[in-house]
Amino acid sequence: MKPTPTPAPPLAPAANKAHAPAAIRTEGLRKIYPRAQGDLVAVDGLDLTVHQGEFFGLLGTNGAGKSTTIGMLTTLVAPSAGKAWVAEREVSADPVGVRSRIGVVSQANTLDRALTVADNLAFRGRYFGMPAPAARRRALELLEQFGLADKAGAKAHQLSGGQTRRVMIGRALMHLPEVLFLDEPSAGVDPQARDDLWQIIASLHETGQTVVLTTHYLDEAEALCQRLAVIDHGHLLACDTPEAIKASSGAQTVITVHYDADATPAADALHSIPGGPHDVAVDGPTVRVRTAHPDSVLGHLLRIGSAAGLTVRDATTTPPSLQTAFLTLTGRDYTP
Ligand SMILES: Nc1ncnc2c1ncn2[C@@H]1O[C@H](COP(=O)(O)OP(=O)(O)OP(=O)(O)O)[C@@H](O)[C@H]1O
Repeated sequence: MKPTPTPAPPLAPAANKAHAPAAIRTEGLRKIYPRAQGDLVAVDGLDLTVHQGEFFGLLGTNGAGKSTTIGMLTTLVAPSAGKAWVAEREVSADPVGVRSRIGVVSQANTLDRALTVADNLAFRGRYFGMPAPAARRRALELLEQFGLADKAGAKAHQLSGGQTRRVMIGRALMHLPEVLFLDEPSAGVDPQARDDLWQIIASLHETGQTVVLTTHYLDEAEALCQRLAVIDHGHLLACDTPEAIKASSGAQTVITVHYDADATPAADALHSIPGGPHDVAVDGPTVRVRTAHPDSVLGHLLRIGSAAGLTVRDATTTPPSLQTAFLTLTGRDYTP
């Protein structure tokens, strides 16, 4: 007997899209991989809501648990505990229903190398019940949309890495999925191909497509995603807009001043200012300060340096970034 889908629980309010229904919801989602040297908790009690039409990112370093999370949401990995609803179907109770409503682009090239590009797409349409002419029409439309019309008759193995990703995205969209999952879409592609992919993915979102993307690239997360879940060792560290994550994690501006001689007198003088910054590092003629008050600190550094007989050679201000937010959240540098 076919299992009855469990209805999705009520939607929790969120910072944006507060009134849109949930495209994805997880409750205590957990994955443990048994290992001889001790079980590995790859995802540890994830509670997430992604709204319809949202562009949502899972950001984390290699091994953080992003692919495992996507695997559970796309029915490829069985959760050890917790529940997930995707397109209003409970993943464990109705995996077939979920699969028919999602598109998935994995990290690996899963195109059929022996088929033409157009057939790769059209066969996917046929699999989902589209009549042959409609499947071919949609395949050609998608290839046109993604700038690949001239590749329709090429064999899949003749494509570059960036073209392969674009065709895989097109194939995942053949059946008009409610949610599109992209696992590290730009990993391993050259910068120009990455720009093209970003444009395509952003344009999909503009048409209202719900997109969930995993990435270990901070700039990709910031450029594309409306909201981010920052994951580390299977734990959810933060879930908000990139701007809010930077602000709430207390990520600070870094000011770097290069003098013409040893910067120690300037750093000492800065320390002696009441209420002045504490996070001051000196490296020869360079002083680096992390602060929430960059304008006043920079002014101090210029005045103090001049009073100490130092000439400023160069000064830079690095605003709060996801990089500095990750450092604040985890206490260690972000090394993808
Ligand atoms: N099938 C598996 N069996 C055992 N351990 C696994 C399996 N799949 C993943 N892991 C481990 O689970 C942890 C999370 O892996 P996962 O692939 O989800 O991370 P990720 O954030 O997607 O990283 P990447 O970007 O490198 O894919 C890692 O320590 C990984 O080695």
